Amino acid sequence: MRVLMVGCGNMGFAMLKAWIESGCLSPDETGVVEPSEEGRARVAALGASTFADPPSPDDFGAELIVLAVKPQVMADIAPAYRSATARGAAVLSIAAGLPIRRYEEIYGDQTPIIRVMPNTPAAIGEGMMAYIANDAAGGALIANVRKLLETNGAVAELEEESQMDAVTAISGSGPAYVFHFIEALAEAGEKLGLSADLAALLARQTALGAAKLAADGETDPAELRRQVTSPNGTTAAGLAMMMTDDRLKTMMAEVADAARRRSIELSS
Ligand SMILES: NC(=O)C1=CN([C@@H]2O[C@H](COP(=O)(O)OP(=O)(O)OC[C@H]3O[C@@H](n4cnc5c(N)ncnc54)[C@H](OP(=O)(O)O)[C@@H]3O)[C@@H](O)[C@H]2O)C=CC1
Ligand SMILES: O=C(O)[C@@H]1CCC=N1
Repeated sequence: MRVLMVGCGNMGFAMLKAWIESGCLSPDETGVVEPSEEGRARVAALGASTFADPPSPDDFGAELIVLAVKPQVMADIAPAYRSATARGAAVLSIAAGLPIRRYEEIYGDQTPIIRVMPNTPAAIGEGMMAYIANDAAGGALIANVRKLLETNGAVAELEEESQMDAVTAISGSGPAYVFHFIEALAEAGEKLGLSADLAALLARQTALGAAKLAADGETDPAELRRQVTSPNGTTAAGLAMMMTDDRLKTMMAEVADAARRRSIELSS
């Protein structure tokens, strides 16, 4: 499948890197439109073709256009790819907020459109990729797109597009919450007198180990937590600060709701 990615910043590059490095996508069939010279250079290092401006379908015959620019500039940028969709190219968008009908307004509702919410661990095959497609997207296209997404991590098809704002708030933005937790745990270690390097190592490795224990889903995270918590021990003392009045749960609900509300705002 010939793929043209439009915008290859933090998220687009994370996805593209796994597509090419896994061998799922050949660099020969990959093009990237990216205004930044630095951005083009790192894509060229993967062996893909790069363009500063949209190539004509004769210059690069895309079968899939991947829209990976910011939602705020999508309306200005996406129409330049109408000639590609008129020749049969499908569209995959990773932009937060923007519903499929926005793309149908630009390309027509006969154009196959797939909306994906990725996250940055996609670069190392540990991402969470949630998608939904319009009626024009056929089974063969979806199967090919799923193959690409599976190189990025776990893949889930949503039942309804209305789930996408909540998905964005949880898994799209979620890595940032976890990174901030790691920052906070490391800073807490420094406040207890540890060196910055040691505190950062303890925080990173603890998050990694805990995530791996929780990852297979076989043991409930609440049970994993109980396994660490000796009666009247150190963990119980620490957790009391987090759990009294459901302090952390209340905060996470507020965090996720703020992100979901912003996703809804971006749609308009
Ligand atoms: N970052 C994340 O974790 C996630 C992001 N997303 C979505 O991914 C999309 C991209 O976000 P992100 O990667 O963070 O943003 P970035 O700003 O890192 O990437 C966007 C890229 O698009 C480039 N660009 C700007 N104008 C054009 C143009 N006319 N043609 C082609 N490329 C252009 C930008 O170049 P320049 O910098 O030179 O302007 C930049 O490299 C957004 O829609 C976001 O909602 C979804 C899930 C997670
Ligand atoms: O912050 C954002 O808007 C994007 C979407 C999800 C993660 N990053």
